[in-house]
Amino acid sequence: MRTAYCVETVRSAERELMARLRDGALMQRAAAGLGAACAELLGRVYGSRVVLLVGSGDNGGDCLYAGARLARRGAGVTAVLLAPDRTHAGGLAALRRAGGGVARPGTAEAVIERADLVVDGIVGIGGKGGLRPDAAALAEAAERARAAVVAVDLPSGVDADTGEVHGAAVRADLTVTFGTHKPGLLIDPAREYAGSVRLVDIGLGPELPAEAELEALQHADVAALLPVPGSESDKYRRGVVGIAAGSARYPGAAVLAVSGALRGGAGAVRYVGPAGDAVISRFPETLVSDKGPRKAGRVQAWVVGPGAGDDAATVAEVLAEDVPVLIDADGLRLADRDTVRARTAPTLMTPHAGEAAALLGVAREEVEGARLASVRELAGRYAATVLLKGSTTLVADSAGGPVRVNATGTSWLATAGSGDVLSGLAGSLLAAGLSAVDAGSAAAYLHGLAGRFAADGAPVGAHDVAEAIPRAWRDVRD
Ligand SMILES: NC(=O)C1=CN([C@@H]2O[C@H](COP(=O)(O)OP(=O)(O)OC[C@H]3O[C@@H](n4cnc5c(N)ncnc54)[C@H](O)[C@@H]3O)[C@@H](O)[C@H]2O)[C@@H](O)CC1
Ligand SMILES: Nc1ncnc2c1ncn2[C@@H]1O[C@H](COP(=O)(O)OP(=O)(O)O)[C@@H](O)[C@H]1O
Ligand SMILES: [K+]
Repeated sequence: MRTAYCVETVRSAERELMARLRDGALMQRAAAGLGAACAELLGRVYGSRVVLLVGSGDNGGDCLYAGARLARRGAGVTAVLLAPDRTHAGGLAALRRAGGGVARPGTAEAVIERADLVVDGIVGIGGKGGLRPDAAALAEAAERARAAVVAVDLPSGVDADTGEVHGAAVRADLTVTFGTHKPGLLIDPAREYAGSVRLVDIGLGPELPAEAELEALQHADVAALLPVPGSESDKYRRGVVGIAAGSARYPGAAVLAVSGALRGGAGAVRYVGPAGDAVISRFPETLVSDKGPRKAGRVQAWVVGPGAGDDAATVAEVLAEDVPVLIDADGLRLADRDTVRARTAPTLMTPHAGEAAALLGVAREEVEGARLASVRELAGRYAATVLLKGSTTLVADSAGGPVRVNATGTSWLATAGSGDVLSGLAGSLLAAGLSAVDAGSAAAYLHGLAGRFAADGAPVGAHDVAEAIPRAWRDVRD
């Protein structure tokens, strides 16, 4: 499991650790990791031109000490100081001792333009709001330059706790972060600014609380969650997932939801709705019922909404069932909030940003810019688990606990119907007995991986994604 902690938590862990260490020890650990990462990226350090963008806090200090290390190995290192009179004194002295220098006023742009490597130490976890104009100008100059850009702890200008970006921010090829990931490094839009992320151990681990603010599942975590039949299993014990989806107008949504559900680990898939013929002709193993959800027979979890059109009655009927329910697509619009809030069995809602925006009564861009706040707000309003889809998918539970983030996907997944496949897959995992948070995050993980396998650099249809789910499943369990 990859975990991320908010600034306040990091600060208090750092205080605990620093109390036991000699002054400056943590910064030296950070600078050593940063210097090594920069050297690796440069390949040949000797003779390279390195420019340090140095703000007035400890982030600038890390940057200066790492610059000193590179200078000792023969790099030409120049520091651009944002606030010369408030620069980290020890770091600057170390840089000078190692042979590095400071850019003359007015030469920053020209120096950056000639650099092989730019190291961004403008601001780290002490950043407040969008970058100030002088800092923003440096971020923009770094983006224009041909140099590789390494961000110290965080790309300057991104919000460490939320992943929001207000105005200009540094675009890094690599971010070297210290002690723990910060939520902003894992959530878009900030994640995109971070490039690849390397975590440097500075000994903070034991000081961090057991429960993180954000979690990203990895292969082993997903493998431990996935249901695997044993010798005592039969189709009912494995779980039956009910799909109430599709309409005369959108029969395909039903087929795609079923295609995901068949690959999700439930023992049987039951379908109710007007697209039974389309479903059965594509997937003859589906148990098709022409009665409503209540009379369809045994079901351990329902998926309702994909392609449902305006069929509010079916949504209401499903929500009245005392089993886990996943609500997607049209179902999100048709579900009554108080009914959802009153449910005692788990509810998992799976909006994309546009659907979430409609439920929250805000613009889509607002949700895309503030994913973490949006998913938490929706979960609270509906007293449910909410999975917010997108380039980074977030899963939040109204009961609190770590928010899960998933980034296994690929932008090729932005194709009609791929969300229907996800809803079937997640519903199947719910039927197999996973909690709403686990079902949602494991499904997003598999779905993203399946999308990667299916696409492999070329456009795909949603059915290709469904067909690649078994490969993703095997990859995870290998
Ligand atoms: N305390 C320690 O021993 C350690 C600190 N670490 C480093 O220290 C950093 C935190 O240092 P600080 O607490 O000094 O804070 P930062 O250096 O992150 O930022 C504070 C400085 O940035 C300026 N600033 C804030 N918002 C700004 C904005 N929007 N535009 C422009 N400038 C802005 C402030 O005026 C202040 O001078 C971490 O990110 C990490 O890089 C690491 O070395 C680990 C150990
Ligand atoms: N840029 C992207 N990068 C990664 N995954 C994406 C991206 N855009 C969309 N996705 C994923 O693709 C799926 C699309 O779902 P959705 O928007 O509901 O599509 P539809 O309604 O057509 O089924 C979601 O799982 C979402 O997370
Ligand atoms: K930085």
